[in-house]
Amino acid sequence: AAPDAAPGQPLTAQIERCFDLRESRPAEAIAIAHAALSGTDLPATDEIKLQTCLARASALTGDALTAIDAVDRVESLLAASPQSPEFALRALSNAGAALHLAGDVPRALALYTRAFEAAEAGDSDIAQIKMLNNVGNIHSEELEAFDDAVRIFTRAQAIADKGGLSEPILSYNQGLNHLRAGRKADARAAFAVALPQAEAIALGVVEQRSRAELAALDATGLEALPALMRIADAQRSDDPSGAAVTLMRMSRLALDAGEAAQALSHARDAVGIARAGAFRIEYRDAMRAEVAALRALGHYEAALDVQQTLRDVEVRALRSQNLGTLAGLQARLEDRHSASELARLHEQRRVDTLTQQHARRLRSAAIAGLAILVVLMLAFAWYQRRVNRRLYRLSSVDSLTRLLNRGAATHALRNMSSAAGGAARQVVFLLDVDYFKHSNDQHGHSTGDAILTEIAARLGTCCRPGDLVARWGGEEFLVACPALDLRGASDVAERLRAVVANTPFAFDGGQAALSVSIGFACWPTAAAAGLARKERWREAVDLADRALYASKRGGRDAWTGLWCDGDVVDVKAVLRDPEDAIATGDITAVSSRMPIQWRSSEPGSAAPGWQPRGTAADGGREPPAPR
Ligand SMILES: Nc1nc2c(ncn2[C@@H]2O[C@H](COP(=O)(O)OP(=O)(O)OP(=O)(O)O)[C@@H](O)[C@H]2O)c(=O)[nH]1
Repeated sequence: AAPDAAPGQPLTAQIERCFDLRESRPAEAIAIAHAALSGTDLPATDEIKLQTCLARASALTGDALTAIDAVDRVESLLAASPQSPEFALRALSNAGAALHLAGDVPRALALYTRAFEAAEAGDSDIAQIKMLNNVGNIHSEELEAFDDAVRIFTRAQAIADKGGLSEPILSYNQGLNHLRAGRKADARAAFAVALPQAEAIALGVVEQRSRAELAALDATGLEALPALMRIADAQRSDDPSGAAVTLMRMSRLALDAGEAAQALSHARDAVGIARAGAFRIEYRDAMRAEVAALRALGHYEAALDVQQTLRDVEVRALRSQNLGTLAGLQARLEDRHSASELARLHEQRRVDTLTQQHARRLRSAAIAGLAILVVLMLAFAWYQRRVNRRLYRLSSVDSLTRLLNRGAATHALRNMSSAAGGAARQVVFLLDVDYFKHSNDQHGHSTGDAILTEIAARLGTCCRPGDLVARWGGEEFLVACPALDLRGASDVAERLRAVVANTPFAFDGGQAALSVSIGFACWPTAAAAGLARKERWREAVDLADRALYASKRGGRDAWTGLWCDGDVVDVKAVLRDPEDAIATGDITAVSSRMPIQWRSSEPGSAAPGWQPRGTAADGGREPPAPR
């Protein structure tokens, strides 16, 4: 049917018509609202009114999306053009009711709360009570926050009492709240308050409802059902949602009395009324009553079907409720998601940075550790070398004269490189201080030490860099030169002799004239000699010792040399009888003091008084000649 208020009618008439029809003929109200809203340059107040009407009517027809859109528009208009508290209160209250009906409970609650604030600002007790009543209902019906609901209704009641207002609806709703919470006695008390109040002000709806509730609460068995049916019938026209509630109470009573079929009948009656009136809560509760009755009857399939419908209704309600908040929810979720993603990335970056720092520190520590280790190892190697050198020096150097000792000299002789070719040979000189025992006796042992040190120094002055100068024994020295011919060897021998004999030795309290006796020999004595290559120097030392003995025999302060030119020398034979070897030309002898005294003065001995050094005392030597 065409709406009564055509677009051509004045706007105020259209608005009024919309509000008139919104409950009874919501579809028409919607058409009027759309037509009026299509006009241009609508004043904000008029558009707000039309949108609230549209919201309410749309919610009643089950068009939750249009209802929510209309409420969105109302909110943005209120924000853009602030209105008086009274106007805001009406707009918010209507918008909240529309959303409540559409099932967007949280937003309805928010709008009611704002409406309550507007009522407070406008100092309107009735409006405050109405809003608190709505808020209390939501807490009780939707949120099952029964204790909160009790507090809210009590607060509303206090405002009413203070203003001297009679509001039986508050007690009635409080009673319903107690009933939902299972507190039957409290519920009964509340309904008992509501009933006379409603009667007193002739508020038929609340009166009937309270009466029905009290009858249901007081009933035992089925006896209350006729009375309740009368109430329900009376409610059908004036208060269809109340009729649905009464029929549900009857259904419960019948079920409790074991009359499941009757219970089902009342429940279905209630479902029909609630569905027709789009009473969301009553529809939901009536279907629950129907499911209970069907179960009691054993009609499980049918119970499941109703349960499924109930579920669909609730899902639809939830969905429409969610639609309003979906965008915000989505944004919040995305926000939260991106925030957590961001936090995760931050954390990851922090962990990466820490890991890198840690790795860098570890690397630096490892490099530093390695460097320290290398330095320590180098230092240790250097220290070890120093220690070894020192040990070697200690073990190879004579502590008194600072010359190589006998062990080190032996090692050096073994490794002395071969003489150059031609007549050149490696030559070893053995030197023995003459009458040193006497010198010790005369000047003291420490002076003897000093003299030995001085002799060592003087011998060094006669040698070239590659020569070896060593302390061979107590007062014996050894000099070895790598390449000398006989003439050169004789010159060295003479220099060695002269450097000791030509300059007296000065010491505290006097001086002493000393001399050395020298014997020298060359090696290798023969290529085919049986000794290992590195041991051939020993033959030369024996021959030099033999020559030294001759120097001593000859009167000391002299040198004697044995020189092998030929290939084969029987060293032992030479040692035994040098004169014979010389006579046969096997060996050449030279001396600073001729003739050479090879033999001892004692007759009958091949080499009397002579034994190689280190084997026995030189018993054949003459007694010292004091100087
Ligand atoms: N002060 C001192 N005396 C030493 C050292 N080594 C050996 N002597 C002494 O040198 C003396 C060597 O004496 P002998 O072997 O009898 O020979 P000599 O007195 O030199 O007589 P000839 O060798 O026959 O000329 C001994 O009295 C040793 O004690 C030393 O390091 N310091």
